[in-house]
Amino acid sequence: MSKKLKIGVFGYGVVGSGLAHVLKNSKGLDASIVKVCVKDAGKERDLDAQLITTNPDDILNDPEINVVAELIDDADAAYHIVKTAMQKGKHVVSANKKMLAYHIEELIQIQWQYKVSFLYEASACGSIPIIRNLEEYYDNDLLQSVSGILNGSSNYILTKIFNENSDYKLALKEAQDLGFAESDPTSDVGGFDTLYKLIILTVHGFGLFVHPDEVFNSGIARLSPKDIELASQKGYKIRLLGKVTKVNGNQVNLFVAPKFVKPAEHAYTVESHYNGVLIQGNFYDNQFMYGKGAGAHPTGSAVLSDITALAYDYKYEYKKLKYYGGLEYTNDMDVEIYLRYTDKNDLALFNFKEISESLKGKDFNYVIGIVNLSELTKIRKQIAEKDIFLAYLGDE
Ligand SMILES: NC(=O)C1=CN([C@@H]2O[C@H](COP(=O)(O)OP(=O)(O)OC[C@H]3O[C@@H](n4cnc5c(N)ncnc54)[C@H](OP(=O)(O)O)[C@@H]3O)[C@@H](O)[C@H]2O)C=CC1
Ligand SMILES: N[C@@H](CC=O)C(=O)O
Repeated sequence: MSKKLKIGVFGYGVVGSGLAHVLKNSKGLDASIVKVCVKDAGKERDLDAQLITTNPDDILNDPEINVVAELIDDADAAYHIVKTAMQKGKHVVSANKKMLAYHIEELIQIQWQYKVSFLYEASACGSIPIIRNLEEYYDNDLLQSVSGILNGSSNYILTKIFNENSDYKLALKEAQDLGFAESDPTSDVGGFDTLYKLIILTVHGFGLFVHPDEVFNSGIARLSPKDIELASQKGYKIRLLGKVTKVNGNQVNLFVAPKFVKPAEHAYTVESHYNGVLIQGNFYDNQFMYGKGAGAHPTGSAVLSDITALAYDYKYEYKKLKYYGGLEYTNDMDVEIYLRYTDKNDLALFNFKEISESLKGKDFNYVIGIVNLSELTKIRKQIAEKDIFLAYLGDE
């Protein structure tokens, strides 16, 4: 492509403005923002008013613009923008993990059809270059699992609760005010944001497209002081984990759940809005990537890194799609969980194969035992609606 990058940006919120700031401080790149499309033209912004539009066509139909940076908080609108931009021959960078989780397979096909680049490093783990590493370095079959803390907001909240005894709602409000949380923070605390990121990492790590609705996810919204007390008594912290693992040679398993984290585990050291990704493989064992997972500048710098990569015609090769071609998704896996419930009837929802510890008290009921992930997946919506907190007790 022409090395002069003329960028049309969709969205000037936390990430869009973060990109503008980091670009201003990046002297070596011949790139400039020539138009910014937002929803509300009346908002005050640190932008030349000439750049602002509310009409997507001002970017999509401008032949001078060769790069679209899609940084909006609406996954459906983003899907149409990204698709149209590529169909019009523009290279696209995006941070939209929800859009990617639901449409990545189709968008990859469109990218190939229209021979453009489509890069989205900022969509998974903020500033950590995890997608590029899965693409370039872990491009063989040694990789066994990718797991870790993929959501900055929930980690910020859990850190505040564990370290400072903060109130959950207050910590969530801070995560929102600091620009870490999604517009609908249910995505962060319900484990959906982690799930979307895990779906993307699964495409690049294992070459498999998994529909988000097929995967078990549970979050931290029902965390109670009793859960914190019990975890602390056992010497654990609680962190929200996403994990994808290759199992039985030709299958891949995914899930998202809070985890009781032991001091020796990598996730134990990850605090505030940082993310930490543990890459486990044959022969090299464990490798750990750590960095800021949310916020304007960490995310803006990941978007800038994608834009920089466009200057040398970088494209994801999706090597694992070609390499494996035959892995399949499974959620038939036994897992050890901690289950805290309020209504004693709710226990009947769960089919424990084994129970190693349980308590039925006046205001605290819990079970620790083994359940099958496929059964948890079937009842994940019921779990989310009830006063139930569930945590994974297996390895990270
Ligand atoms: N915040 C973070 O740390 C991270 C966010 N992301 C992802 O980046 C994306 C943006 O997030 P964030 O910046 O936090 O969100 P914000 O809510 O801060 O900003 C969203 C921006 O999108 C604009 N917008 C919304 N819908 C449209 C539309 N249809 N057309 C044009 N503009 C639109 C809004 O316009 P207006 O200003 O007029 O309201 C606003 O400028 C999301 O997909 C998010 O998941 C990814 C990694 C980290
Ligand atoms: N809401 C997300 C933002 C980055 O992806 C998070 O908290 O991690």
